[in-house]
Amino acid sequence: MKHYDVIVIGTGPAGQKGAIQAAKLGKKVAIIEKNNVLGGAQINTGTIPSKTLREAVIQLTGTNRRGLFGEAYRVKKNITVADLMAASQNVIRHEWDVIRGQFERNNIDLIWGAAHFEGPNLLQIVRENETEMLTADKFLVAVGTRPARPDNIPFNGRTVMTSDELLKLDRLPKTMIVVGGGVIGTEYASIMATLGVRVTLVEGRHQVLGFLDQEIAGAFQYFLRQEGITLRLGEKVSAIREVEHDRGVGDTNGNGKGELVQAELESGKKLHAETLLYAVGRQGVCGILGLDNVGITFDDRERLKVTDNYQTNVEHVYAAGDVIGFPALASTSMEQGRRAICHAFGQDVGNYNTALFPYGIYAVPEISMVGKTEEQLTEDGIPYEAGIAGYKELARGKILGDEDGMLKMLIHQETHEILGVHVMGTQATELIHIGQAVMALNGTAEFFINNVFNFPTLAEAYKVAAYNGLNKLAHIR
Ligand SMILES: Cc1cc2nc3c(=O)[nH]c(=O)nc-3n(C[C@H](O)[C@H](O)[C@H](O)COP(=O)(O)OP(=O)(O)OC[C@H]3O[C@@H](n4cnc5c(N)ncnc54)[C@H](O)[C@@H]3O)c2cc1C
Ligand SMILES: NC(=O)c1ccc[n+]([C@@H]2O[C@H](COP(=O)([O-])OP(=O)(O)OC[C@H]3O[C@@H](n4cnc5c(N)ncnc54)[C@H](O)[C@@H]3O)[C@@H](O)[C@H]2O)c1
Repeated sequence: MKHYDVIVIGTGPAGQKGAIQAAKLGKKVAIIEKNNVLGGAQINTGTIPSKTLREAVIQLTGTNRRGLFGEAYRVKKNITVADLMAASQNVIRHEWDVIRGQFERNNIDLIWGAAHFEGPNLLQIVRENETEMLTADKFLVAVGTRPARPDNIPFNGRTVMTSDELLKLDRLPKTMIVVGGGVIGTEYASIMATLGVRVTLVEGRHQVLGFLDQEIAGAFQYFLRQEGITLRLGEKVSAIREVEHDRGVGDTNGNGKGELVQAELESGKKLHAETLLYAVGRQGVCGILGLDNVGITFDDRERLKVTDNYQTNVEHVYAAGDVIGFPALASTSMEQGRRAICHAFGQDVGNYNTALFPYGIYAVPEISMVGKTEEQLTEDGIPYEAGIAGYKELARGKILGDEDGMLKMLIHQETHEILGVHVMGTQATELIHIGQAVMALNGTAEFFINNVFNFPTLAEAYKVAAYNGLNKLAHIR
């Protein structure tokens, strides 16, 4: 039986970075994957395919060029699912090669099969026709999550689907109901609307993306409506069913009758569309891990509780990534996996400022934030001023044809420290890291005034916002 210093379960971002970190510390490492492809949700069903789909849609529709060339501008008419999937597959294949190369170069044993614990240090790996036993001193559980699929929803992967099946659509629907105005719901709703799909988004709360700064969320909702998306906010879906219709609405066969999905809301409204995307969160997969053989328990959504060092209640078993819940991002999962392994082998990992986690929402338009929102600062009693830069004031904004974007910088009224940055528009997820770096180094708004920025850039928005905020503080308008 093979013995390892550490066995990592799952090849998603948490597992990848954990395994590589362990190898860099000179440890004997194995990583186990139950799927038939590497990379977990990050590469196969989540981050990478959705971001590639978004990029393909923006490029092929030419939506990002309409500010410059006019509303009628199109790069390709009749965009097909094949066009979009070809782009996605290309990037996914490349990412598989990158991960496999990293494992090989670092002498990490990649073992295929579904792992479960048979004892505190004993794992069984189950493959189609065989099993294998492995032992290790330490374990990193990085098994991720899957989309929530309540029993009362008639999922069929064709008209009623989760984000996993949306990537396997064989044709573009004319209409779609999206249930859930979280990150998945809003990203896909805006991507589908950009493609010309008529979307109705249903969100139980009174605002999509409840964690955003209210001003940004309000502006974002305005853009969604401009794109033709119907927002049903403060509305919950109580039942979903497949129905036949004979009104010719949404009929794909061109003959009066057809199949539709009906979503009934608690308020009594009935919505109809060709397809429905159900995106109301994700569910853990710990039930099959044999954790009772180790003495580890999980919550009702099959997620594990860990310490600040990512240790479960059993000292030699660590957990990282989506399996430990919030914030459940590829970005944070990678860092958690690395930090867990460093702790397991006594390696110091330095300061970790969770208050500076960036959020990136790859909707159309793109949104990103770091630090506090106006609402949080008000609640905490911290005096601030908001410096705002509209992309329409930036030469680069005009050149790019994006005059709707904005950057908001929240500046402490007395110290001028940066308390939060909120960006909506082209390159928002890249731009945010300038603000994050200045915040991490305790910089003030004067940094942006006293340093020269390349011209013309979108980064110049920081300078404009700093002037705007500081001028307000000096009562110069
Ligand atoms: C549509 C969508 C879009 C997203 N977009 C973004 C984004 O833009 N930015 C961002 O930061 N995050 C994004 N995320 C979130 C991101 O994908 C996840 O946070 C991340 O993949 C979690 O990483 P992980 O390593 O915890 O788990 P996963 O990526 O889920 O990987 C877990 C792996 O473990 C394997 N596994 C499970 N059980 C076993 C077992 N018993 N034995 C062996 N192997 C097992 C699974 O097969 C899987 O390969 C998105 C998610 C979705 C669904
Ligand atoms: N860009 C990114 O970083 C990115 C992109 C996609 C997904 N993700 C991650 O994927 C995970 C899952 O995302 P998600 O959007 O599925 O979950 P979520 O929990 O973020 O959002 C679910 C939303 O559905 C709403 N809801 C729940 N029940 C409802 C009902 N019956 N009717 C109407 N609305 C209802 C909730 O109020 C909530 O706003 C998150 O952890 C997210 O961080 C990240």
